[in-house]
Amino acid sequence: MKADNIRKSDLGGLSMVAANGNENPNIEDKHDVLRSTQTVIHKALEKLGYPDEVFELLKEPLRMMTVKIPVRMDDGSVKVFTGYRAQHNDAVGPTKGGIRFHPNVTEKEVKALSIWMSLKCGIVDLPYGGGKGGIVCDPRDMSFRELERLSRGYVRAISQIVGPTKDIPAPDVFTNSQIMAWMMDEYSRIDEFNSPGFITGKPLVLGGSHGRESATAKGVTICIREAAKKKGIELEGARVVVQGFGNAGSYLAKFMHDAGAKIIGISDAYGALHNPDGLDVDYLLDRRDSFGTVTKLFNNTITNKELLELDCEILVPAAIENQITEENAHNIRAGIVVEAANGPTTLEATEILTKRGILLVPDVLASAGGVTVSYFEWVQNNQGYYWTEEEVEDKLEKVMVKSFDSIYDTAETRRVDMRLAAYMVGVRKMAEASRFRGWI
Ligand SMILES: NC(=O)C1=CN([C@@H]2O[C@H](COP(=O)(O)OP(=O)(O)OC[C@H]3O[C@@H](n4cnc5c(N)ncnc54)[C@H](O)[C@@H]3O)[C@@H](O)[C@H]2O)C=CC1
Ligand SMILES: O=C(O)CCC(=O)C(=O)O
Repeated sequence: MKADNIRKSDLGGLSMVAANGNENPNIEDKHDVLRSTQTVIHKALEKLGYPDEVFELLKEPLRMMTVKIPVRMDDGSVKVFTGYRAQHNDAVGPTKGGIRFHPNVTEKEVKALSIWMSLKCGIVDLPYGGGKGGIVCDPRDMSFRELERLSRGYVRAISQIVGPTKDIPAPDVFTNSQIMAWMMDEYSRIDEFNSPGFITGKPLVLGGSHGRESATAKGVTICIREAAKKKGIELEGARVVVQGFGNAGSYLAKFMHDAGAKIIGISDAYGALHNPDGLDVDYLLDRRDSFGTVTKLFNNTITNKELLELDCEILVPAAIENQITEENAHNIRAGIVVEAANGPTTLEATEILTKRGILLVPDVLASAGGVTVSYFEWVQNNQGYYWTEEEVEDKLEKVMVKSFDSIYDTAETRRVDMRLAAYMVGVRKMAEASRFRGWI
């Protein structure tokens, strides 16, 4: 059966019936990131002429592990946390992707995040498939030692399916190099070998790579620069708004500030700051905490919703999913939206922004700098020979520019938006690898 004959029911009833069986999908269903990514994969495969079985293979992860992690809390009680690890497709190579610690982590979200990782790895041409992990927890309410016990417990729980040649985790929302270090240590104990290649985003002294901490933002900065050239926007003096002030958002604000742009708005989970004359980025960087929180220090804040609608040239969502929806897409005033976050714009909003002539650089391209330098870290760990920061930056620059160009050209020649173009580029390698392996 051809891709254009794929039944609507194969997409989980994307058009009419929600996953919960409702005829009228509620807002949560409409913003179901797994179903949205399946819709675009379906379209991409259709455009590329792949048969139905390719969609059947790629619409869900090959493997999904749910684990219970008992953790002794500091007060002596035991709390049992739920964790997930999804491995989307390992036809190309081991799976790769971050681990998220967040109270709103769900199984569906982790599945979608693993699919996005496969697409990213295809886009920047890494020898990986996509994986992703998550633990339902709020690290902001946990002590240092509780976090250590949770991180080690998670690795023990998933140890059978991960490893340097199977599935290689990394940081994501509310996880950092310290958590990667505990996880690497725990895995090394289980493996009875020092195994730096088990995980990336480690501290430099444990085999981390130069440039990994800032890599996601560096990749986004390169995409902004390339997109600005296409739109004839001068970066010097351009007004930039960044949602999220964590790993991705804070480095991004710094890089854009250093490039001469004016950062007029930033936000965190608690609110947003706005100054039309430009915020003092260095001061904010100095004052933010390890969870990317800074707005609590100020009284005159605005909301995240107001932030997204500020008048600016460049808008960078760098926090969480479903921030630009059909409700606010008409009010976005930026000329370019570059997605540092995974899944910040719904499909309806993508359509609205594209129709309005706003250039949207999608997550699977824009945020691929992180996994690219993670790959460099893994290569360095495997060969035991380490590169300078300049070498890493030079290689990242080449990868990102090439990937941006290939997706921009695909969008132009196939007359599709950048998101669909990115999916078309990203899905091809894993589809071909699955075919050569004889899976489809
Ligand atoms: N860290 C990495 O290497 C990569 C991260 N990403 C994506 O970038 C996004 C941000 O990740 P990181 O910067 O690593 O996380 P982080 O944990 O360092 O920072 C997250 C930021 O988002 C804010 N935030 C959380 N919930 C929010 C909400 N409901 N509304 C507004 N802001 C909120 C936090 O306050 C914080 O400022 C995520 O979508 C992540 O998946 C993508 C590629 C790689
Ligand atoms: O660095 C990595 O391996 C994965 C980063 C990640 O989780 C992401 O790109 O969403």
